[in-house]
Amino acid sequence: MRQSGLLIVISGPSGAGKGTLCKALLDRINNLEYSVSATTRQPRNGEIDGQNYYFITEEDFMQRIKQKDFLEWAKVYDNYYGTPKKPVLEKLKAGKDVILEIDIQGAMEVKKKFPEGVFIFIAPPSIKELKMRICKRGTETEEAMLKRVKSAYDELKHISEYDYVVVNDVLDKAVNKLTAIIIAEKCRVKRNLGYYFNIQQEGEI
Ligand SMILES: Nc1nc2c(ncn2[C@@H]2O[C@H](COP(=O)(O)OP(=O)(O)O)[C@@H](O)[C@H]2O)c(=O)[nH]1
Ligand SMILES: Nc1ncnc2c1ncn2[C@@H]1O[C@H](COP(=O)(O)OP(=O)(O)O)[C@@H](O)[C@H]1O
Repeated sequence: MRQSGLLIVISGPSGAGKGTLCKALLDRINNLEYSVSATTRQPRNGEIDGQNYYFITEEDFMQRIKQKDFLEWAKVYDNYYGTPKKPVLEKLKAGKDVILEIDIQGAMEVKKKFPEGVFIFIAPPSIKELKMRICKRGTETEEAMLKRVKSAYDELKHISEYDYVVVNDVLDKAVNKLTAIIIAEKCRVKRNLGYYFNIQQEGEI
């Protein structure tokens, strides 16, 4: 009996290191797949369509909302972002673990539909460090950076709605913590009922 995969939701302020951490997890953990979101935001230098995001027009995005193509969607920092539903459901059904890197509004929508998912908040060591990381990444204008930092204060108020918080101070340590969370969650009895079923099938000696 195949168990459904684990749904992992990662949120946190811009610059906290979500993308960096997800990439490290995907390199390290087998059977883990990334859910590629659709967005109306412009691609950044080096971002690849279909890999980082599906970059689509606002018109396409609205059409896809109408068609109920998204598991969830939200407007974040003036752009629309959404999780394509079909690939996530198919992967979970096939027993793959799926990681969603989405904002808090989206995470709360997913929580209503998948309360059995694991919800992890990535926090920066400090707001000062957060600003430095966004500046260093060099992807935002001054105005966009200030918007993201301002929004970080509001986002941090929602930590209690998550199951875990990982402070991304030293990268390797944060990756270890995330790996430990995922391994522990996969060992939960409620996710391993298939094991019990198989033992029963073996019958009595
Ligand atoms: N609700 C929702 N949020 C998303 C989705 N994809 C990305 N986001 C969030 O949108 C925000 C902006 O993402 P992005 O433009 O890549 O900027 P970054 O956070 O500065 O790297 C982040 O909080 C992402 O987690 C999605 O499919 N749904
Ligand atoms: N633990 C860390 N220490 C120092 N810099 C980091 C760390 N984690 C991420 N970064 C850097 O901070 C910047 C923002 O990280 P990123 O993964 O893009 O954040 P997010 O996806 O949350 O917006 C990037 O330049 C990244 O290389």
